[in-house]
Amino acid sequence: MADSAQTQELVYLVTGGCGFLGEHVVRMLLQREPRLRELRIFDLHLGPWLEELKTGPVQVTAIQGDVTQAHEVAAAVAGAHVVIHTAGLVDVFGKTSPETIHEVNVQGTQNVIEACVQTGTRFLIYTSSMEVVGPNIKGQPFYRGNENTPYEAVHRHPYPCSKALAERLVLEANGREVLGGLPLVTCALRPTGIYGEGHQIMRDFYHQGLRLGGRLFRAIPASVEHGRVYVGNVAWMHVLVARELEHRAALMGGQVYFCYDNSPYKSYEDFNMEFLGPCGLRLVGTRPLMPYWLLVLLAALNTLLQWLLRPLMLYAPLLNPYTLAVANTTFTVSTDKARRHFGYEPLFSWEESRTRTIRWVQTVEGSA
Ligand SMILES: NC(=O)C1=CN([C@@H]2O[C@H](COP(=O)(O)OP(=O)(O)OC[C@H]3O[C@@H](n4cnc5c(N)ncnc54)[C@H](O)[C@@H]3O)[C@@H](O)[C@H]2O)C=CC1
Ligand SMILES: C[C@@H](CO)CCC[C@@H](C)[C@H]1CC[C@H]2[C@@H]3[C@H](O)CC4=CC(=O)CC[C@]4(C)[C@H]3CC[C@]12C
Repeated sequence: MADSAQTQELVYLVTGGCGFLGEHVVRMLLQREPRLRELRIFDLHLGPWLEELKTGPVQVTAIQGDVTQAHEVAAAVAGAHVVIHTAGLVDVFGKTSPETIHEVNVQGTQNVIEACVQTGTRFLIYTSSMEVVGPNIKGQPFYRGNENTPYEAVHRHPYPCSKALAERLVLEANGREVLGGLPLVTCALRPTGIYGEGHQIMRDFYHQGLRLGGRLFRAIPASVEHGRVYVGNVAWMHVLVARELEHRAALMGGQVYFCYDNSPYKSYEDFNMEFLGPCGLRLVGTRPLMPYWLLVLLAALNTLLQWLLRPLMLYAPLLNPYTLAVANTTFTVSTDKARRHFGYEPLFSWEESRTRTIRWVQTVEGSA
C-alpha cells in the first residue's frame, strides 16, 4: 500500500455499502480519506443515492453482487488495497432461515478472506458485533466491560452464532500470505446497538408509537443498561482502522475492538426516547406495565405463531424470546482500546449524534 499511498491512489471496497452502516461508511470515506482513487461499493441491492456520488473526484464503482458467490466477490476484490466487510444478514426476528444466515454471514466472510488471499489484498476490516460476546443464553450481565472482560459467550441463536464464527475466521486469517507474498492484516470491530439516520428499528418504533396515539409502553426496567453507539462514529472508526492498519499492523492485526462513543448508558427504551420524545412520543410507565412472565409468554406465543403461520405468511414481530432476552439483559461497554491502538476519538459528540438522529426521525415523520 505504501506506493499507492504516496501517489494518492488507493482503491477501497465496501461490502454491504448500501446498508444502514455501509452507507455511512461510504460517505465517510469520501469525506475523510483524501488518498482514495476508487471506491467500490458491493451490495446485493444497490441504492439510487449512489448516483449522486458518481460526480465527485473519486471514482465510485457500484457492483451489484452476492457475498455467497465466491467468483463475484473475487472479481470485486481484485486490485483493492483495503476491504471493509460490513455486508451481513442482520436478522434476529426469524425472517430468514438459519442456513441462509450462516451462508451469508459465515460463508460470505470466508469468500471475502479467500478473495483477499487470491488477489493480493492485504487489509481487511470486518464489522463484527457485540453479539459475538453477549448477552449469552444465561442472561448474565456484562456491565461496562472491555475487550478483556471475562464473559461466558454461549449462543444458540443463528445471528450471534454466525457473527462469532465469521469473526473467528477473520482473526485467524491475520498473517496469511496473500498473492505477492505479503501477510494479510485483519481486524474486527464490534459495535453495540447502532442508532442514527437510517435505523430501521427506530423507524418501526416510531411508527408503532404513532399508531398507539403517540405512546409507547414500557416493557423493560429502566435499570437494564443497553450499549448504543452512533452510526457516524461507527463509520469513523472503520475509516480510521482502514487508515492505520498498515502502519500499525503488528499492534492491530488480529485484534478486536468494541465500537464506542459518548452515548449515555440507558435502557433500550429510555435511550430510544432521547429521539422519539422530541418527535412527540411518550413512554408510559416508570416501571414495566406488564409482569416479566407475561412478556416471556407473549414472546413464546409469537414464536409459535410464526411457526404456525409460516406456510401462509411471514409473521416476524419485534418481540420474541431472543430479542426479549437481549433487551432485558444489561450489556454495556467501557473501553479505550481503540484510542490507545489507533487514536480513535468519536467524531460526533452525544449532542450532535442526538440532534442528527432527531432530525432524521422528523423527516421519517414527514414521509410517513
Ligand atoms: N445494526 C446494528 O445495530 C448492528 C449491526 N452490526 C453489523 O453491521 C453490519 C451492517 O449492519 P446494518 O447496516 O445494520 O445492516 P443492513 O441490513 O442495513 O446492511 C447490510 C447490507 O448487507 C447487504 N447484504 C446482505 N446480504 C448480502 C449478500 N448476500 N451479498 C451482498 N450484500 C449483502 C444488504 O443488502 C445490506 O445493504 C452487519 O454485518 C451487522 O452484523 C453490528 C452490530 C450492531
Ligand atoms: C422487548 C421489546 C419491548 O419494547 C423491545 C425489543 C427491542 C429489540 C427488538 C432490540 C433490543 C436490543 C436490540 C439488539 C441489540 O441492539 C444488539 C444488536 C446487535 C447486532 O449486531 C444486530 C442487531 C441487534 C441484535 C439488535 C436487534 C434489535 C434488539 C434485539
